[in-house]
Amino acid sequence: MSAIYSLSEVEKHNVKGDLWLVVEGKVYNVTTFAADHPGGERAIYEEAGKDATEAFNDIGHSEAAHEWLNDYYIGDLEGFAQTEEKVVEQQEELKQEPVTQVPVQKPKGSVLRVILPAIAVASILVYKFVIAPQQKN
Ligand code: HEM
Repeated sequence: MSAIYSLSEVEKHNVKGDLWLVVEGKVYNVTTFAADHPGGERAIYEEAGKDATEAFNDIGHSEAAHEWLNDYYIGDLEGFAQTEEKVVEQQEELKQEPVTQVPVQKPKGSVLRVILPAIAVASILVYKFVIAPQQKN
């Protein structure tokens, strides 16, 4: 299990030679990193001992920057929970799209299927009772 630090504990490490900060609920000891920060050491000093999540995210740090963070991870911030916003987001993703109703299609040619046999029957009747009797005469 990783170490848990309160924010007041993190706040004690706010000097150049002992520098912690928090990003998204994780505590980082970036003492050795500050001087190498591509964005300059001042940016790191300004966030020393603080929750730097907003500052870190506002810059739009690259994927690589997020990976660099892992090297300095020392533990988790006490009482940190996922924000409600994130939980709702995840729940939304789990919801399934409603199934769209496919309209029931009428079988094609249903009218012809009735009319054609009717014409055939009518033709037979006309022949049998009208034309055939006339031919006998
Ligand atoms: C402590 C963890 C931090 C790490 C590991 C980190 C890492 C990096 C890296 C790798 C870059 C180069 C550009 C990139 O890949 O995104 C960068 C640039 C930068 N960082 Fe950070 N950073 C950290 C914290 C901060 C904080 C707290 C600030 C506060 C404002 C900050 C401000 C900047 C700025 C202004 C740049 C320059 C952006 C640019 O050149 O466009 N960084 N950082």
